[in-house]
Amino acid sequence: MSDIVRIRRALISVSDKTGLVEFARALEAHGVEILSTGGSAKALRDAGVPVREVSDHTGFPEILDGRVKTLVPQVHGGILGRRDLPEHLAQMEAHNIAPIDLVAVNLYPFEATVARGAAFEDCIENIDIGGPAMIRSAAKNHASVAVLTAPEHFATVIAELNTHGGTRLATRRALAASAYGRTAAYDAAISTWFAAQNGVEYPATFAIAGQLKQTLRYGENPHQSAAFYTAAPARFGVATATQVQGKELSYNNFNDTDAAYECVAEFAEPTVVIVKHANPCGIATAACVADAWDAALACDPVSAFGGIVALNRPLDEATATKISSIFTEVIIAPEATQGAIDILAAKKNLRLLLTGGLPDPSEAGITFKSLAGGFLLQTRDAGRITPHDLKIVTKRAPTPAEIEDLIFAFRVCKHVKSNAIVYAKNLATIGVGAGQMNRVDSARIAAWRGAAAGLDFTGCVVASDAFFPFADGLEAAISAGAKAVIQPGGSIRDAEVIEAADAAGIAMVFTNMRHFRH
Ligand SMILES: NC(=O)c1ncn([C@@H]2O[C@H](COP(=O)(O)O)[C@@H](O)[C@H]2O)c1NC=O
Repeated sequence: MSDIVRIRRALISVSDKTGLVEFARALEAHGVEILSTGGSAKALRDAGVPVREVSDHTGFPEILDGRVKTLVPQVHGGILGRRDLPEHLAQMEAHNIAPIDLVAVNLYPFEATVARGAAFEDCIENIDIGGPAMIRSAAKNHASVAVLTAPEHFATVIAELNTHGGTRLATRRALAASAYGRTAAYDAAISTWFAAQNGVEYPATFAIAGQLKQTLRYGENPHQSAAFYTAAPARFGVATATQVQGKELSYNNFNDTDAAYECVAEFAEPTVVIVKHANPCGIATAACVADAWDAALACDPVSAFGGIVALNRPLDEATATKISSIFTEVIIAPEATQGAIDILAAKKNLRLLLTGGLPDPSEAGITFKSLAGGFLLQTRDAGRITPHDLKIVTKRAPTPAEIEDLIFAFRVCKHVKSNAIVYAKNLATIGVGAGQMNRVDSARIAAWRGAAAGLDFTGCVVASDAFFPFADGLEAAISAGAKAVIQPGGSIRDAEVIEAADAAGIAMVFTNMRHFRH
Protein backbone atom coordinates (compact mmCIF):
# COMPACT_ATOMS: atom_id res chain seq x y z
CA MET A 1 0.00 0.00 0.00
CA SER A 2 1.31 3.43 -0.92
CA ASP A 3 2.11 5.75 1.96
CA ILE A 4 1.72 8.84 -0.24
CA VAL A 5 -0.90 11.29 1.02
CA ARG A 6 -2.44 13.65 -1.51
CA ILE A 7 -2.93 17.22 -0.35
CA ARG A 8 -6.44 18.45 -0.91
CA ARG A 9 -6.48 21.22 1.67
CA ALA A 10 -3.67 23.12 3.39
CA LEU A 11 -3.76 25.52 6.31
CA ILE A 12 -1.10 28.22 6.27
CA SER A 13 -0.57 30.53 9.25
CA VAL A 14 2.88 32.04 9.42
CA SER A 15 4.51 34.93 11.24
CA ASP A 16 7.73 34.66 9.22
CA LYS A 17 6.36 35.03 5.70
CA THR A 18 9.64 34.12 3.95
CA GLY A 19 8.89 31.98 0.90
CA LEU A 20 5.16 32.02 1.68
CA VAL A 21 3.90 33.22 -1.71
CA GLU A 22 6.10 30.85 -3.77
CA PHE A 23 5.09 27.94 -1.57
CA ALA A 24 1.37 28.72 -1.81
CA ARG A 25 1.63 29.16 -5.59
CA ALA A 26 3.22 25.74 -5.90
CA LEU A 27 0.46 24.21 -3.76
CA GLU A 28 -2.15 25.92 -5.89
CA ALA A 29 -0.55 24.47 -9.01
CA HIS A 30 -1.20 21.05 -7.48
CA GLY A 31 -4.89 21.92 -7.00
CA VAL A 32 -4.63 22.41 -3.23
CA GLU A 33 -7.27 24.53 -1.50
CA ILE A 34 -5.47 27.04 0.75
CA LEU A 35 -6.91 28.18 4.07
CA SER A 36 -5.11 30.95 5.87
CA THR A 37 -5.24 33.31 8.86
CA GLY A 38 -5.54 37.12 8.63
CA GLY A 39 -2.03 38.39 7.85
CA SER A 40 -0.96 35.33 5.89
CA ALA A 41 -4.20 35.38 3.85
CA LYS A 42 -3.70 39.06 3.08
CA ALA A 43 -0.12 38.49 1.90
CA LEU A 44 -1.36 35.74 -0.41
CA ARG A 45 -4.32 37.73 -1.73
CA ASP A 46 -2.03 40.70 -2.40
CA ALA A 47 0.20 38.39 -4.45
CA GLY A 48 -2.79 37.10 -6.38
CA VAL A 49 -2.81 33.61 -4.86
CA PRO A 50 -6.36 32.24 -4.32
CA VAL A 51 -6.91 31.76 -0.59
CA ARG A 52 -9.81 31.21 1.79
CA GLU A 53 -9.81 32.90 5.20
CA VAL A 54 -9.93 30.35 8.02
CA SER A 55 -12.77 32.35 9.54
CA ASP A 56 -14.87 31.89 6.37
CA HIS A 57 -14.07 28.20 6.39
CA THR A 58 -15.03 27.70 10.05
CA GLY A 59 -17.81 30.27 10.21
CA PHE A 60 -16.12 31.67 13.32
CA PRO A 61 -14.35 35.04 13.28
CA GLU A 62 -10.84 35.73 14.58
CA ILE A 63 -11.48 37.25 18.01
CA LEU A 64 -9.71 38.67 21.06
CA ASP A 65 -7.04 40.49 19.06
CA GLY A 66 -6.02 37.29 17.34
CA ARG A 67 -5.72 35.27 20.55
CA VAL A 68 -8.35 32.94 19.07
CA LYS A 69 -8.10 32.36 15.34
CA THR A 70 -7.66 28.67 14.73
CA LEU A 71 -8.61 27.17 18.10
CA VAL A 72 -11.85 25.72 16.75
CA PRO A 73 -13.08 22.15 16.05
CA GLN A 74 -13.22 22.77 12.28
CA VAL A 75 -9.46 23.30 12.34
CA HIS A 76 -8.36 20.76 14.94
CA GLY A 77 -10.93 18.16 13.87
CA GLY A 78 -9.79 18.61 10.28
CA ILE A 79 -6.19 18.03 11.30
CA LEU A 80 -6.64 15.32 13.92
CA GLY A 81 -9.37 13.14 12.41
CA ARG A 82 -8.04 9.69 11.50
CA ARG A 83 -8.62 8.97 7.84
CA ASP A 84 -8.38 5.21 8.46
CA LEU A 85 -11.27 5.09 10.96
CA PRO A 86 -14.80 5.18 9.48
CA GLU A 87 -16.19 6.48 12.80
CA HIS A 88 -13.82 9.47 12.65
CA LEU A 89 -14.76 10.19 9.05
CA ALA A 90 -18.47 9.90 9.92
CA GLN A 91 -18.11 12.28 12.85
CA MET A 92 -16.19 14.76 10.70
CA GLU A 93 -18.91 14.66 8.11
CA ALA A 94 -21.66 14.99 10.71
CA HIS A 95 -20.00 18.13 12.10
CA ASN A 96 -19.11 19.55 8.71
CA ILE A 97 -15.37 19.20 9.30
CA ALA A 98 -13.23 19.05 6.16
CA PRO A 99 -9.88 17.23 6.36
CA ILE A 100 -6.72 19.36 6.38
CA ASP A 101 -3.74 17.44 4.94
CA LEU A 102 -0.97 19.99 5.34
CA VAL A 103 -0.28 22.54 8.07
CA ALA A 104 2.35 25.21 7.53
CA VAL A 105 2.80 27.22 10.71
CA ASN A 106 5.64 29.20 12.15
CA LEU A 107 5.22 30.87 15.47
CA TYR A 108 4.98 34.37 16.89
CA PRO A 109 8.61 35.49 17.31
CA PHE A 110 8.76 35.10 21.09
CA GLU A 111 12.54 34.52 21.27
CA ALA A 112 13.30 37.54 19.05
CA THR A 113 10.89 39.71 21.07
CA VAL A 114 12.70 38.82 24.30
CA ALA A 115 16.10 39.28 22.64
CA ARG A 116 15.25 42.85 21.64
CA GLY A 117 14.41 43.63 25.29
CA ALA A 118 10.69 44.16 24.77
CA ALA A 119 8.37 44.97 27.68
CA PHE A 120 6.74 42.16 29.70
CA GLU A 121 3.29 42.62 28.08
CA ASP A 122 4.80 42.57 24.60
CA CYS A 123 6.60 39.31 25.36
CA ILE A 124 3.38 37.79 26.72
CA GLU A 125 1.46 38.77 23.57
CA ASN A 126 4.18 37.05 21.55
CA ILE A 127 3.49 33.71 23.19
CA ASP A 128 1.81 31.80 20.39
CA ILE A 129 -1.02 29.51 21.48
CA GLY A 130 -2.94 28.58 18.36
CA GLY A 131 0.22 27.90 16.33
CA PRO A 132 1.79 25.31 18.68
CA ALA A 133 -1.65 23.69 19.09
CA MET A 134 -1.96 23.17 15.33
CA ILE A 135 1.65 22.03 15.03
CA ARG A 136 1.16 19.45 17.78
CA SER A 137 -2.13 18.23 16.29
CA ALA A 138 -0.64 17.87 12.83
CA ALA A 139 2.49 16.13 14.12
CA LYS A 140 0.36 13.67 16.10
CA ASN A 141 -1.64 12.85 12.98
CA HIS A 142 1.46 12.64 10.77
CA ALA A 143 -0.01 9.42 9.34
CA SER A 144 -2.17 11.70 7.20
CA VAL A 145 -0.90 15.25 7.70
CA ALA A 146 2.35 17.01 6.79
CA VAL A 147 3.48 19.70 9.25
CA LEU A 148 5.89 22.40 8.13
CA THR A 149 7.32 24.63 10.85
CA ALA A 150 10.03 26.54 9.00
CA PRO A 151 10.41 28.09 5.53
CA GLU A 152 13.22 25.55 4.89
CA HIS A 153 10.59 22.80 4.82
CA PHE A 154 8.68 24.28 1.88
CA ALA A 155 11.09 23.13 -0.82
CA THR A 156 11.17 19.54 0.49
CA VAL A 157 7.41 19.20 0.37
CA ILE A 158 7.00 20.84 -3.02
CA ALA A 159 9.70 18.57 -4.46
CA GLU A 160 7.77 15.60 -3.08
CA LEU A 161 4.49 16.81 -4.57
CA ASN A 162 6.21 17.23 -7.94
CA THR A 163 7.72 13.76 -7.81
CA HIS A 164 5.06 11.70 -6.02
CA GLY A 165 1.88 13.82 -6.21
CA GLY A 166 1.73 13.83 -2.39
CA THR A 167 3.81 13.55 0.78
CA ARG A 168 5.67 10.39 1.82
CA LEU A 169 5.25 8.87 5.27
CA ALA A 170 9.00 9.08 5.97
CA THR A 171 8.91 12.81 5.24
CA ARG A 172 5.80 13.36 7.36
CA ARG A 173 7.44 11.53 10.26
CA ALA A 174 10.63 13.56 9.95
CA LEU A 175 8.60 16.77 9.81
CA ALA A 176 6.59 15.65 12.87
CA ALA A 177 9.76 15.01 14.90
CA SER A 178 11.11 18.39 13.88
CA ALA A 179 7.75 19.99 14.79
CA TYR A 180 7.82 18.66 18.37
CA GLY A 181 11.44 19.82 18.62
CA ARG A 182 10.32 23.30 17.61
CA THR A 183 7.45 23.49 20.12
CA ALA A 184 9.71 22.08 22.86
CA ALA A 185 12.37 24.73 22.16
CA TYR A 186 9.67 27.41 22.05
CA ASP A 187 8.29 26.36 25.43
CA ALA A 188 11.84 26.07 26.84
CA ALA A 189 12.46 29.70 25.89
CA ILE A 190 9.15 30.78 27.41
CA SER A 191 9.64 28.87 30.67
CA THR A 192 13.21 30.14 31.21
CA TRP A 193 12.15 33.71 30.47
CA PHE A 194 9.07 33.44 32.69
CA ALA A 195 11.03 32.06 35.63
CA ALA A 196 13.53 34.90 35.28
CA GLN A 197 10.66 37.43 35.31
CA ASN A 198 9.68 35.94 38.66
CA GLY A 199 13.24 36.31 39.91
CA VAL A 200 13.79 32.52 39.82
CA GLU A 201 17.23 31.60 38.49
CA TYR A 202 16.86 27.84 38.79
CA PRO A 203 13.23 26.78 38.20
CA ALA A 204 11.84 23.38 39.21
CA THR A 205 12.16 22.22 35.61
CA PHE A 206 14.95 23.57 33.44
CA ALA A 207 14.71 22.94 29.70
CA ILE A 208 17.69 23.35 27.41
CA ALA A 209 17.05 23.70 23.70
CA GLY A 210 19.53 23.89 20.85
CA GLN A 211 19.61 24.00 17.09
CA LEU A 212 21.60 21.34 15.28
CA LYS A 213 24.53 23.08 13.58
CA GLN A 214 26.31 19.97 12.41
CA THR A 215 26.77 16.31 13.14
CA LEU A 216 30.40 15.40 13.76
CA ARG A 217 32.36 12.46 12.45
CA TYR A 218 32.92 11.21 16.01
CA GLY A 219 33.12 12.42 19.59
CA GLU A 220 35.99 12.84 21.99
CA ASN A 221 37.12 9.39 20.81
CA PRO A 222 36.38 7.58 17.55
CA HIS A 223 33.97 5.11 19.20
CA GLN A 224 31.76 8.00 20.40
CA SER A 225 29.24 9.85 18.21
CA ALA A 226 28.75 13.60 18.46
CA ALA A 227 26.96 16.69 17.17
CA PHE A 228 27.20 20.44 17.68
CA TYR A 229 24.10 22.44 18.67
CA THR A 230 23.85 26.18 18.97
CA ALA A 231 21.74 27.71 21.71
CA ALA A 232 20.32 31.16 22.41
CA PRO A 233 21.39 33.74 23.35
CA ALA A 234 23.99 33.99 20.60
CA ARG A 235 27.58 34.62 21.73
CA PHE A 236 30.44 35.35 19.34
CA GLY A 237 32.62 32.29 19.00
CA VAL A 238 32.39 28.84 17.48
CA ALA A 239 28.59 29.15 17.32
CA THR A 240 28.68 32.24 15.11
CA ALA A 241 31.77 31.27 13.14
CA THR A 242 31.96 30.76 9.42
CA GLN A 243 34.51 28.14 8.42
CA VAL A 244 36.45 29.70 5.58
CA GLN A 245 38.58 26.66 4.81
CA GLY A 246 40.00 23.41 6.13
CA LYS A 247 38.90 19.96 7.20
CA GLU A 248 35.66 19.40 9.07
CA LEU A 249 35.95 20.39 12.73
CA SER A 250 36.03 17.53 15.20
CA TYR A 251 34.42 17.40 18.65
CA ASN A 252 37.77 18.15 20.29
CA ASN A 253 38.38 21.00 17.83
CA PHE A 254 35.10 22.61 18.86
CA ASN A 255 35.90 22.26 22.54
CA ASP A 256 39.47 23.55 22.24
CA THR A 257 38.55 26.37 19.88
CA ASP A 258 35.84 27.55 22.25
CA ALA A 259 38.34 27.53 25.14
CA ALA A 260 40.88 29.48 23.09
CA TYR A 261 38.42 32.11 21.90
CA GLU A 262 36.82 32.68 25.31
CA CYS A 263 40.35 33.14 26.67
CA VAL A 264 41.61 35.57 24.03
CA ALA A 265 38.50 37.73 24.49
CA GLU A 266 39.67 38.53 28.03
CA PHE A 267 42.33 40.86 26.67
CA ALA A 268 41.80 44.33 25.26
CA GLU A 269 45.16 44.73 23.49
CA PRO A 270 46.30 42.56 20.53
CA THR A 271 46.62 39.04 21.95
CA VAL A 272 47.23 35.51 20.71
CA VAL A 273 46.29 32.34 22.60
CA ILE A 274 47.53 28.88 21.67
CA VAL A 275 45.50 26.02 23.15
CA LYS A 276 46.15 22.33 23.45
CA HIS A 277 43.66 19.97 25.07
CA ALA A 278 41.53 22.90 26.26
CA ASN A 279 44.45 24.51 28.13
CA PRO A 280 46.47 27.49 26.93
CA CYS A 281 50.11 26.58 26.26
CA GLY A 282 51.10 30.10 25.29
CA ILE A 283 49.45 33.52 25.53
CA ALA A 284 50.90 36.92 24.81
CA THR A 285 49.77 40.50 24.41
CA ALA A 286 51.83 42.83 22.20
CA ALA A 287 51.64 45.87 19.95
CA CYS A 288 50.37 43.70 17.08
CA VAL A 289 49.15 40.10 16.75
CA ALA A 290 52.21 39.05 14.74
CA ASP A 291 54.45 39.97 17.71
CA ALA A 292 51.97 38.41 20.13
CA TRP A 293 52.20 35.15 18.15
CA ASP A 294 56.00 35.08 18.49
CA ALA A 295 55.84 35.56 22.26
CA ALA A 296 52.96 33.08 22.72
CA LEU A 297 54.79 30.44 20.70
CA ALA A 298 58.01 30.95 22.68
CA CYS A 299 56.25 29.83 25.88
CA ASP A 300 55.94 26.22 24.78
CA PRO A 301 56.80 25.55 21.12
CA VAL A 302 56.68 21.79 21.71
CA SER A 303 53.05 21.76 22.87
CA ALA A 304 52.02 24.40 20.32
CA PHE A 305 52.47 21.81 17.57
CA GLY A 306 48.98 20.87 16.37
CA GLY A 307 47.46 23.66 18.45
CA ILE A 308 44.40 25.86 18.22
CA VAL A 309 45.22 29.54 17.75
CA ALA A 310 42.87 32.35 18.75
CA LEU A 311 43.31 36.05 17.98
CA ASN A 312 41.38 39.03 19.29
CA ARG A 313 42.19 41.09 16.21
CA PRO A 314 41.74 40.45 12.49
CA LEU A 315 44.19 37.90 11.12
CA ASP A 316 46.65 39.72 8.86
CA GLU A 317 49.18 38.48 6.29
CA ALA A 318 52.22 38.67 8.58
CA THR A 319 50.52 36.65 11.33
CA ALA A 320 49.03 34.13 8.89
CA THR A 321 52.50 33.51 7.43
CA LYS A 322 53.99 32.95 10.88
CA ILE A 323 51.21 30.68 12.16
CA SER A 324 51.18 28.55 9.01
CA SER A 325 54.90 27.88 9.42
CA ILE A 326 54.06 25.28 12.12
CA PHE A 327 51.38 22.57 12.10
CA THR A 328 48.20 24.21 13.40
CA GLU A 329 44.75 22.61 13.61
CA VAL A 330 42.51 25.68 13.83
CA ILE A 331 42.78 29.47 13.67
CA ILE A 332 39.87 31.49 15.04
CA ALA A 333 39.63 35.26 14.76
CA PRO A 334 36.94 37.91 14.46
CA GLU A 335 37.95 38.61 10.85
CA ALA A 336 40.80 38.09 8.37
CA THR A 337 42.26 40.13 5.55
CA GLN A 338 41.93 38.68 2.05
CA GLY A 339 45.73 38.43 1.94
CA ALA A 340 45.75 36.28 5.08
CA ILE A 341 43.00 34.06 3.65
CA ASP A 342 45.03 33.61 0.46
CA ILE A 343 48.15 32.65 2.43
CA LEU A 344 46.31 29.99 4.42
CA ALA A 345 44.73 28.52 1.29
CA ALA A 346 48.00 26.66 0.70
CA LYS A 347 47.33 24.68 3.92
CA LYS A 348 44.30 22.72 2.80
CA ASN A 349 43.59 21.01 6.12
CA LEU A 350 44.02 24.03 8.38
CA ARG A 351 40.62 25.26 9.55
CA LEU A 352 40.05 29.00 9.55
CA LEU A 353 37.05 30.24 11.53
CA LEU A 354 35.86 33.84 11.41
CA THR A 355 33.34 34.79 14.07
CA GLY A 356 32.38 38.38 13.27
CA GLY A 357 33.07 39.61 16.80
CA LEU A 358 34.40 38.88 20.26
CA PRO A 359 32.37 37.59 23.22
CA ASP A 360 32.03 39.92 26.19
CA PRO A 361 34.03 38.29 29.03
CA SER A 362 31.92 40.00 31.69
CA GLU A 363 28.55 39.18 30.15
CA ALA A 364 26.25 37.25 32.47
CA GLY A 365 25.05 33.84 31.32
CA ILE A 366 24.46 30.25 32.34
CA THR A 367 26.78 27.36 31.59
CA PHE A 368 26.03 23.67 32.09
CA LYS A 369 27.91 20.44 32.42
CA SER A 370 26.48 16.95 32.23
CA LEU A 371 27.05 14.32 34.87
CA ALA A 372 25.54 10.89 35.47
CA GLY A 373 21.79 11.31 35.67
CA GLY A 374 21.66 15.09 35.32
CA PHE A 375 23.48 18.29 34.71
CA LEU A 376 24.99 21.12 36.69
CA LEU A 377 24.08 24.71 35.98
CA GLN A 378 26.03 27.76 37.07
CA THR A 379 26.46 31.36 36.07
CA ARG A 380 29.38 31.92 33.70
CA ASP A 381 32.66 32.94 35.36
CA ALA A 382 32.35 36.58 34.37
CA GLY A 383 34.67 37.71 37.16
CA ARG A 384 37.41 40.13 36.10
CA ILE A 385 40.01 41.42 38.48
CA THR A 386 41.30 44.94 37.90
CA PRO A 387 44.21 46.71 39.67
CA HIS A 388 41.68 48.37 42.02
CA ASP A 389 40.64 44.97 43.39
CA LEU A 390 44.13 44.03 44.51
CA LYS A 391 45.04 43.93 48.18
CA ILE A 392 48.78 44.15 48.83
CA VAL A 393 49.60 41.80 51.69
CA THR A 394 53.42 41.84 51.71
CA LYS A 395 55.95 44.39 52.87
CA ARG A 396 57.02 44.98 49.30
CA ALA A 397 54.35 46.37 46.94
CA PRO A 398 54.41 45.28 43.29
CA THR A 399 55.76 47.80 40.77
CA PRO A 400 53.36 49.16 38.10
CA ALA A 401 54.94 46.84 35.51
CA GLU A 402 54.53 43.88 37.85
CA ILE A 403 50.87 44.80 38.42
CA GLU A 404 50.25 44.70 34.66
CA ASP A 405 51.85 41.27 34.46
CA LEU A 406 49.97 40.07 37.56
CA ILE A 407 46.59 41.03 36.13
CA PHE A 408 47.54 39.44 32.81
CA ALA A 409 48.65 36.19 34.50
CA PHE A 410 45.54 36.00 36.69
CA ARG A 411 43.26 36.44 33.63
CA VAL A 412 45.16 33.61 31.94
CA CYS A 413 44.71 31.47 35.08
CA LYS A 414 40.94 31.81 34.74
CA HIS A 415 41.22 29.79 31.51
CA VAL A 416 43.63 27.11 32.75
CA LYS A 417 42.30 23.91 34.31
CA SER A 418 42.84 23.72 38.05
CA ASN A 419 45.15 23.53 39.82
CA ALA A 420 46.48 26.36 37.68
CA ILE A 421 49.80 28.15 38.05
CA VAL A 422 50.88 30.68 35.43
CA TYR A 423 54.26 32.41 35.20
CA ALA A 424 54.35 35.57 33.09
CA LYS A 425 56.76 38.28 32.08
CA ASN A 426 56.20 41.32 29.83
CA LEU A 427 52.57 40.31 29.16
CA ALA A 428 53.51 36.86 27.93
CA THR A 429 53.21 33.50 29.63
CA ILE A 430 56.54 31.79 30.23
CA GLY A 431 55.20 28.73 32.06
CA VAL A 432 51.72 27.21 32.40
CA GLY A 433 50.94 24.49 34.94
CA ALA A 434 47.51 22.97 34.35
CA GLY A 435 45.23 20.29 35.70
CA GLN A 436 47.42 18.95 38.48
CA MET A 437 45.95 17.42 41.61
CA ASN A 438 48.12 19.64 43.81
CA ARG A 439 49.36 23.18 43.45
CA VAL A 440 53.04 22.44 44.15
CA ASP A 441 53.24 20.11 41.15
CA SER A 442 51.58 22.75 38.96
CA ALA A 443 54.16 25.33 40.11
CA ARG A 444 57.03 22.92 39.42
CA ILE A 445 55.75 21.65 36.07
CA ALA A 446 55.14 25.19 34.78
CA ALA A 447 58.67 26.22 35.78
CA TRP A 448 60.19 23.09 34.27
CA ARG A 449 58.32 23.60 31.00
CA GLY A 450 59.40 27.24 30.73
CA ALA A 451 62.99 26.35 31.49
CA ALA A 452 62.86 23.61 28.85
CA ALA A 453 61.79 26.28 26.36
CA GLY A 454 64.90 28.25 27.33
CA LEU A 455 62.97 31.11 28.93
CA ASP A 456 64.41 33.39 31.56
CA PHE A 457 62.29 33.47 34.72
CA THR A 458 64.27 36.23 36.42
CA GLY A 459 61.87 38.88 37.66
CA CYS A 460 58.74 37.09 36.45
CA VAL A 461 55.35 37.09 38.18
CA VAL A 462 53.22 34.09 39.11
CA ALA A 463 49.46 33.66 39.36
CA SER A 464 47.55 30.95 41.17
CA ASP A 465 43.86 30.30 40.38
CA ALA A 466 43.11 29.52 44.05
CA PHE A 467 44.85 30.20 47.35
CA PHE A 468 48.07 28.44 48.32
CA PRO A 469 46.96 26.08 51.12
CA PHE A 470 50.57 25.86 52.36
CA ALA A 471 53.72 27.86 51.73
CA ASP A 472 55.24 25.02 49.64
CA GLY A 473 53.54 25.99 46.35
CA LEU A 474 54.62 29.59 46.76
CA GLU A 475 58.16 28.51 47.65
CA ALA A 476 58.32 26.43 44.46
CA ALA A 477 57.34 29.55 42.49
CA ILE A 478 59.89 31.69 44.32
CA SER A 479 62.67 29.22 43.63
CA ALA A 480 61.64 29.29 39.96
CA GLY A 481 62.34 33.06 39.97
CA ALA A 482 58.98 34.72 40.70
CA LYS A 483 59.26 38.19 42.20
CA ALA A 484 55.55 39.01 42.49
CA VAL A 485 52.53 36.80 43.19
CA ILE A 486 48.79 37.10 42.61
CA GLN A 487 46.34 34.73 44.25
CA PRO A 488 42.85 34.90 45.80
CA GLY A 489 43.98 34.50 49.42
CA GLY A 490 41.62 33.08 52.01
CA SER A 491 43.57 30.06 53.30
CA ILE A 492 43.65 29.47 57.04
CA ARG A 493 47.41 29.48 56.56
CA ASP A 494 47.54 32.83 54.72
CA ALA A 495 49.81 34.20 57.48
CA GLU A 496 52.40 31.46 56.83
CA VAL A 497 52.25 32.07 53.08
CA ILE A 498 52.64 35.85 53.52
CA GLU A 499 55.56 35.23 55.89
CA ALA A 500 57.28 33.08 53.23
CA ALA A 501 56.76 35.82 50.65
CA ASP A 502 58.17 38.49 52.96
CA ALA A 503 61.12 36.28 53.84
CA ALA A 504 61.96 36.07 50.13
CA GLY A 505 61.38 39.81 49.63
CA ILE A 506 58.72 39.33 46.99
CA ALA A 507 55.46 41.21 46.52
CA MET A 508 52.12 39.45 46.87
CA VAL A 509 48.56 40.61 46.17
CA PHE A 510 45.22 38.98 47.04
CA THR A 511 42.27 39.18 44.63
CA ASN A 512 39.58 37.79 46.90
CA MET A 513 38.25 36.02 43.79
CA ARG A 514 38.96 32.43 42.79
CA HIS A 515 38.99 31.11 39.22
CA PHE A 516 38.66 27.34 39.55
CA ARG A 517 38.07 25.65 36.21
CA HIS A 518 37.46 21.94 36.00
N1 LIG B 1 -4.75 32.23 18.33
C1 LIG B 1 -4.80 31.40 17.35
O1 LIG B 1 -5.76 30.69 17.24
C2 LIG B 1 -3.70 31.36 16.38
N2 LIG B 1 -3.72 30.58 15.30
C3 LIG B 1 -2.57 30.82 14.61
N3 LIG B 1 -1.82 31.73 15.28
C4 LIG B 1 -0.53 32.29 14.84
O2 LIG B 1 -0.75 33.42 14.04
C5 LIG B 1 0.37 33.66 13.21
C6 LIG B 1 -0.04 34.06 11.83
O3 LIG B 1 -0.90 35.13 11.88
P1 LIG B 1 -1.27 35.96 10.58
O4 LIG B 1 -1.55 34.97 9.51
O5 LIG B 1 -2.44 36.77 10.98
O6 LIG B 1 -0.09 36.85 10.25
C7 LIG B 1 1.19 32.38 13.21
O7 LIG B 1 2.41 32.64 13.86
C8 LIG B 1 0.33 31.39 14.00
O8 LIG B 1 1.12 30.51 14.77
C9 LIG B 1 -2.50 32.09 16.37
N4 LIG B 1 -2.07 33.02 17.26
C10 LIG B 1 -1.74 32.89 18.55
O9 LIG B 1 -1.97 32.13 19.37
